[in-house]
Formats: sequence, C-alpha cells, structure tokens
Amino acid sequence: MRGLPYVAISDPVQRSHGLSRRVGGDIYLAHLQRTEFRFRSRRSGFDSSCSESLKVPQDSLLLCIIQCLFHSYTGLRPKETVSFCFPPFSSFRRQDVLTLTPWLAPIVWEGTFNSEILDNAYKPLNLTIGVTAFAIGKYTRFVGRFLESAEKHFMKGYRVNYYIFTNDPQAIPRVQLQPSRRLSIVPIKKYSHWQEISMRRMEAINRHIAEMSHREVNYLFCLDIDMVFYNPWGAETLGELVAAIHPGYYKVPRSQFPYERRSFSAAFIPDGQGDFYYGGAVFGGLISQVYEFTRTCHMTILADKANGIMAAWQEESHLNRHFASHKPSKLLSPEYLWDDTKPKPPEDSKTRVDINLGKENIHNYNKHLKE
Ligand SMILES: CC(=O)N[C@H]1[C@@H](OP(=O)(O)OP(=O)(O)OC[C@H]2O[C@@H](n3ccc(=O)[nH]c3=O)[C@H](O)[C@@H]2O)O[C@H](CO)[C@H](O)[C@@H]1O
Ligand SMILES: [Mn+2]
Repeated sequence: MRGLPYVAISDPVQRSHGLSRRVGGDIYLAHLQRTEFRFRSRRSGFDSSCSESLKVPQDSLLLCIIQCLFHSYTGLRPKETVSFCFPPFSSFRRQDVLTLTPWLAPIVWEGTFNSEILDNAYKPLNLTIGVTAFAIGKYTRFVGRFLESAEKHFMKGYRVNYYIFTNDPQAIPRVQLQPSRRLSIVPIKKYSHWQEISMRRMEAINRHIAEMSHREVNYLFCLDIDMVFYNPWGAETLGELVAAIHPGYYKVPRSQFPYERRSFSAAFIPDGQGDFYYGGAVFGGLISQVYEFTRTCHMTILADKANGIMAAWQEESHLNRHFASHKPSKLLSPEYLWDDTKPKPPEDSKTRVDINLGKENIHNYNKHLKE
C-alpha cells in the first residue's frame, strides 16, 4: 500500500469550507490544492485540530469525490478518523458510460468503485439496511426467490431488515436468513387494481417509516418483489437519496422518455426537462430522505386522484417528477435494474438485479397477472 495517497476523513466537510464544498446530497467535493486537502468536522466547526491533511503526489488526483461517511441523522458520534488508502481515481474510471451526472452525483457502474475500501469505511458504522417489498395477491409467489437471492447478494456482511408487505401473511415462505438479518411481515390491505397496488406503495412505505422503521434502519431500499439478485449489491449503493436508471431508457433521447406529458397531472414533466428516466422498481436512501420522498410522491398521487387522473406509469411517473426537481444524490446504473429480455448491458457490466427473474420469462407472466 506504500506509495498510494493516504486519505483521512473525519466528519462531513463544512459546506462553506474553502477547500471543499457540498455539491448536493451527501456528495462532497474536495479540490486538491496541489498537494493537500482537508476534511473538517461539521460538529466541531472550524476547530483546526480535527482537520486532517494529506500529501498526494501532484500527478495523481486532481479532483476527488468523497461520499460522506457520517450522517448526522444517525446520531452516531463521528468516528475519530476513518483512514484508508485511496488508489488513484483513474483506476475507477469507466470511459464507455456516463459516471457523473451534471449535478455531480456519481452513477454507480461496475468498475467505478472498490468494495473493499467502501466496506472498510461503512462496516465500522454498524449500519442497518432496510428493504421494503410488496407481495400482494399472486405476487407472493415471487417472495421465495427474491429473499433467497438477496441473502446471497444483497448487502453481504451488513445487518439487514426485510419488510415484506402483504395481504396474505400465510403465503410468505419462511426463508432461512443469515444471522443479523431478519424478516418482518407487514400486513396490508389489497387494492383491487394492480395500478392502485403499485401506487399505494408510496403511502404504505411512508406510514411504515413513521410508525416503525425510522427506529430500526439507517438506510432503506424500496424494491419490486418480482426481481432476483444475481451479483453483489453492496455499500456502493448507499447514499442520501438513490435512484436507478431504467434499463429501457438509458440510451434513449430525453424527448422519448415516457414521462407524464399531460400538464394537468401533478407528475407532468414538460419537454426539455428531466435528466434521466428512473425505474419505479428501485429507490432508496437515508431513512429520513426516503420518508420525505415517499410523502411527496404520495401527495402528488393523491392530487391526481382528486382530479380523476392516473399518471402514465403510476407512481413511477411521480417518482420521475420528484427526481426532476429534487436531484438524487446517487444514481444506480441499469445494471441494478436489468431486464433480461433486453440485450446485455454495456461491456464490462455485470447484471446485478434482474427484473425478469431469469430464464423463466416471468416478466411476461407478470404482465399476464395484471390483466
Ligand atoms: C422495473 C420497473 O421499473 N418496474 C415498475 C413498472 O412495472 P412492473 O411491470 O415491474 O410492475 P409490477 O407488476 O412488478 O408491480 C410493481 C410491484 O407492485 C407489487 N404488486 C403489484 C401488483 C400486484 O398485484 N401485487 C403486487 O404485490 C409488487 O411488489 C410488484 O413488484 O411500473 C410500475 C408502475 O406501473 C412500477 O413503478 C414498477 O416498479
Ligand atoms: Mn416489477
């Protein structure tokens, strides 16, 4: 490890700090001033005793984007200092895909992160990661494979709470979970139309956070149940507010995104606005952020309902509307939401999650369930 630049991070850097600034969400941008940059603790203000400096060979890093490792909402005391070796950024680069949004949020692709470094930073924080997934009516059949595959690949080595929302608790299979991972079944009523079932997730998640999960988890991911994990999904996905690029639209011009285009809907996005088309099947972030996010989406869904409208892609349209004005702090590439009826993702990519449940082509079957 000798010869690599050595980085020491304490707490979130000061927004107003001269050398670094908060650029949105939990992303802090630190400009290397030739050979040195500093992180400062928000809690201890400008007390210089808590800042760390580092020496970097001049030719290695010019710009370094550090994800904030400590979150004030957790109430955790900032660790003394988390120290690790930071390989030159060039080794994390991907040339063939977009890895940074215009507002400087990272887009997580295979090859843009180092799991070992991330785990060294995140594991000591002793986090609990929550997952919500809904299994209403016939969708209970997806629970077994969802959980089994998540046990293999999702946030390995972290404490995980699964929250399965269902109208039929009896139908939920008992999957053997690893220690420090647990499953809660959340009873919920069944709406008769699939559109309503899908949209009402925002309301149910929001209520559950308020009543329960805000005390139980630090981060929450909200996922479709008709998915299977094929490859690791780890700490690289953690962020303040996280959205996933929909696999069907990452190569499509913005004018063709299936945003809600009727101006009388609360999910309306006019031509020329919006950044990416995000999937409704994956979103997440800090529990407090997911709370705000689901609250807003539920409110705009209710506004449409009051006007007798349903958005083109139900809550996915509202999610896209919200992210158009409240930019996510981190984006997951379509690798995290792949659809195996589509051509393979770009070279060097790994399909992490498949929305089609692999070979069996359940996606079409799933469509059939909706009819
Ligand atoms: C990959 C992706 O971005 N998927 C989105 C997409 O279609 P999908 O075709 O993926 O929607 P879907 O049929 O999977 O429904 C979404 C989720 O609602 C739950 N469910 C739905 C129906 C039902 O009878 N029982 C039940 O439990 C279940 O957790 C399911 O995974 O558009 C939907 C809105 O139209 C949602 O935004 C989905 O997240
Ligand atoms: Mn789905």
